[in-house]
Amino acid sequence: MVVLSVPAEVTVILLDIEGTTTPIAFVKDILFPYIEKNVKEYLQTHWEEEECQQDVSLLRKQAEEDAHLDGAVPIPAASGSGVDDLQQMIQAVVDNVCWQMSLDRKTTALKQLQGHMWRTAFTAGLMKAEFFADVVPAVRKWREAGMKVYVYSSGSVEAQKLLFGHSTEGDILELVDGHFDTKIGRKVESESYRKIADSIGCSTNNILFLTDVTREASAAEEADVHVAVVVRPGNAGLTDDEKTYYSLITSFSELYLPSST
Ligand SMILES: CSCCC(=O)C(=O)COP(=O)(O)O
Ligand SMILES: [Mg+2]
Repeated sequence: MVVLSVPAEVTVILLDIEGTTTPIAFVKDILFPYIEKNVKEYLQTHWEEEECQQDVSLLRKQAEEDAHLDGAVPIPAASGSGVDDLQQMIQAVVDNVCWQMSLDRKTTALKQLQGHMWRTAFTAGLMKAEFFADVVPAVRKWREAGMKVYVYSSGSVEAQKLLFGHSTEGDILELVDGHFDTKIGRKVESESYRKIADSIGCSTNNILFLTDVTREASAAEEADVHVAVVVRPGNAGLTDDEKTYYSLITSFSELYLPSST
C-alpha cells in the first residue's frame, strides 16, 4: 500500500466532500436531481417564508452579477402582487437554478437554496449521504491521534451538516470539529485558506487539505497549506504533470500520522 507521511507540523486535516469523502455519483445522481425535480414545488410551498425570500434575494443578486454570461437567466424584481406575476417570478428562479446547475456552478446563492431543500429530504429519511468506506475509520483514528478535523466544501455549512448527520454510516457529525463553505471565500482562492487558518486559530502550514480538485489544491498550497489530491472512482482524471506534482492518495488509510501507531 502507498503511504503518505503527514508532516509533523500538521495538526488540522481539512476535508473536501464531493470526490473526496463522498462519491461524485452521489452528488450528481441523487442530490442534484432532487433539486431539479423539486425546486418549483419547493418555491411554491415556501415562498412566503423569510428563509425562502432570503434565498431568492441572494439568487437575484447573483443573477445580476451573472448578466454578462452566456445563457444567464435574470430574476426580475417583485413588482405587482398578481398570481401571474408570482408564477413568472417562480419560473424565473427555477430556470436560473437549473441554468446554474447545468454548469455545476458553486455560487453561495445556489448552495444556500440547495441546502435548505435537502433539509426535508434528509430529515424525512428520503436520502442518506454516502461516504467512502475508508473515511470514517480514518477520521476516528486521526482524532484519536489528536488531529482536529474540519470540512471545507462548496456545499453550504447547513448541507454539510445534513450529510454528516444523516449518512449511511449513521450520524457522524461529532467527527467534525467545524465547517467552512464559500461564505469564507471560493475554494480556488488562496485567501480563503488563510481565513480558515485564522478562524481555526492555527497557521496555514498546520493544515493538510484533502481535495479531488487540483485548482483547489493549488490555491491552498499558495497559502502554504499542505495538500494531497484524492483520487476516487468517478473523479475527473489528472494530467501527467498533476500526477507527478501532487501527492496522491486513493484512500484516507494511505495517510500516515507520525504520532499514531
Ligand atoms: C456538501 S453539499 C453537496 C455537494 C455540493 O453541492 C458541492 O458543491 C460539493 O462541492 P465540494 O466543494 O465538496 O467538492
Ligand atoms: Mg470536491
